[in-house]
Amino acid sequence: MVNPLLRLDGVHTHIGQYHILQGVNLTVNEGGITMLLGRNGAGKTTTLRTIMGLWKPSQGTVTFDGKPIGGKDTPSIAQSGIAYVPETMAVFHDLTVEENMKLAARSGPPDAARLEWIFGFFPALKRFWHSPAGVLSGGQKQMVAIARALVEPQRLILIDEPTKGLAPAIIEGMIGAFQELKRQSTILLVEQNFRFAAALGDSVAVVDDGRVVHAGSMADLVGDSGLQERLLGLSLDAHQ
Ligand SMILES: Nc1ncnc2c1ncn2[C@@H]1O[C@H](COP(=O)(O)OP(=O)(O)OP(=O)(O)O)[C@@H](O)[C@H]1O
Repeated sequence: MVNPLLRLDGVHTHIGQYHILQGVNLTVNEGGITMLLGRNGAGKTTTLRTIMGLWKPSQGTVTFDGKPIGGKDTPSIAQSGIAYVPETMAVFHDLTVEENMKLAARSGPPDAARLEWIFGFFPALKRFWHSPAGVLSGGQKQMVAIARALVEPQRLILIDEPTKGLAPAIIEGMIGAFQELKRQSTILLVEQNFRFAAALGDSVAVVDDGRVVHAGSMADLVGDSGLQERLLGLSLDAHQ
């Protein structure tokens, strides 16, 4: 049996008085993209933040690469090989793209070959290398945010809604970039855009009311419009 790279067992998270995650069970195997889908307010972002230690689980276990990480502080979790791209795009607007990338590289200057690899699927970064990140478009800023998480090799990358607010043509371009990216990284990606999720997902977990209510292959979900309707209140046809 394959050992999962990341595993959440019965994870509960409280935010103040609110009981948000109510026993999340989630498995992310090594390689490819696991999509985390669900309606608004289902608990997707809270799941990513709990994995990163930004919220502490009140119950349950989070295991990464065979070791418990639940309750550890965020810098140690990041150090263990998990990068996080929040929905709010962690980009410094006053710094150039180059400076943004340099700050993200913790163990020294960014590796030149790795930067060329990143430029291969985010060419805008090379074009705007010396420009302040604040002048870039929303899609380009999102590319900088993702590239910052990639500047050093990571075992797992958590990405929250990379397509949010982006024009359809930009989203199509992102699909190509992620197809390349997923060859080298394991990714857990929160998404609302079902077309994007369907094009890229290998596995899927659907969150509802603070629990994972469905887990399986993305292809199976894409092929079953009844299941989509029941779990997500949508069908792929309606979103094309
Ligand atoms: N800081 C907070 N204080 C109180 N409640 C919060 C806080 N953050 C999130 N919540 C609540 O937790 C629930 C889950 O939120 P979360 O952001 O995880 O959902 P989501 O599935 O990512 O939703 P969306 O797709 O709308 O981003 C929601 O009801 C939300 O209102």
